[in-house]
Amino acid sequence: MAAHACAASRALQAAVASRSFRCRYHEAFGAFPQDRVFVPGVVDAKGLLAPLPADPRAQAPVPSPHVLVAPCPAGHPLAGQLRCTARRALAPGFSLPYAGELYRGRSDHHYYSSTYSCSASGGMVVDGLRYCNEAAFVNHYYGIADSPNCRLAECEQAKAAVSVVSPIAPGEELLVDYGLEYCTRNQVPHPDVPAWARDFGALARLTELSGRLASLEAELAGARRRQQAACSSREDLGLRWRASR
Ligand SMILES: C[S@@+](CC[C@H](N)C(=O)[O-])C[C@H]1O[C@@H](n2cnc3c(N)ncnc32)[C@H](O)[C@@H]1O
Repeated sequence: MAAHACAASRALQAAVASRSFRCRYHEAFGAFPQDRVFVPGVVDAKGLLAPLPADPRAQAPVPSPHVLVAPCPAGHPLAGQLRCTARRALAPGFSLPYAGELYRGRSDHHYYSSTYSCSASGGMVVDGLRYCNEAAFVNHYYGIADSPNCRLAECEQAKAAVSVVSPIAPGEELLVDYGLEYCTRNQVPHPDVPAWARDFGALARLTELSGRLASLEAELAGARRRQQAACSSREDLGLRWRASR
């Protein structure tokens, strides 16, 4: 039985890695990226902290009775993308676990995604890029509402969670403040990003230019060193030539 579950986990991992995985959440509920595995809690792709789930193609995923993943409607600033809405009234204090792959922290930085990763308790990170639940589709409030109705919270049991801070009506979108660091890194507008830095195109060009400037400076320094070395060997040669006469 355990060996069978292990083989199923490996088959699932291989299907996810090859992008051949098709999620049944999409068939059942209408909106969920088809190549993502729906999981209700954290999983660990390396098998270090938590086991991978059974293949959800064999066992259909059970969505949250509290929230739903839905397309952003026409006229929404993020139309064409997904969002997370309430299925029922949610009161402050309600917490939705942020499910995904669990990474130990900064040392695993190169493994997890920039857009779907969320800081978790104990310095860990939960990434919803390949394995996630509805929480991965909670958008950043700015440009959508005046203030967030939820916040990202550390949570011992689920490692990370979306926690409701003001009452949410059925059908209403859950929104958090992604924070300055996330927004700057992913070019998402944030009210605390200074006006000059909100031109992300200009910022990207500036970053590229300063990179090119740094490599030109390095090249110039190398050329100077080579020139100095050539000068001193010429001086050496001159001294030796004079000494030999
Ligand atoms: C965790 S995902 C949220 C779900 C996303 N809407 C989707 O369909 O997958 C985060 C990404 O959504 C987009 N996003 C979320 N909130 C936004 C906002 N207020 N303004 C602009 N982009 C936003 C950004 O591309 C961001 O990197």
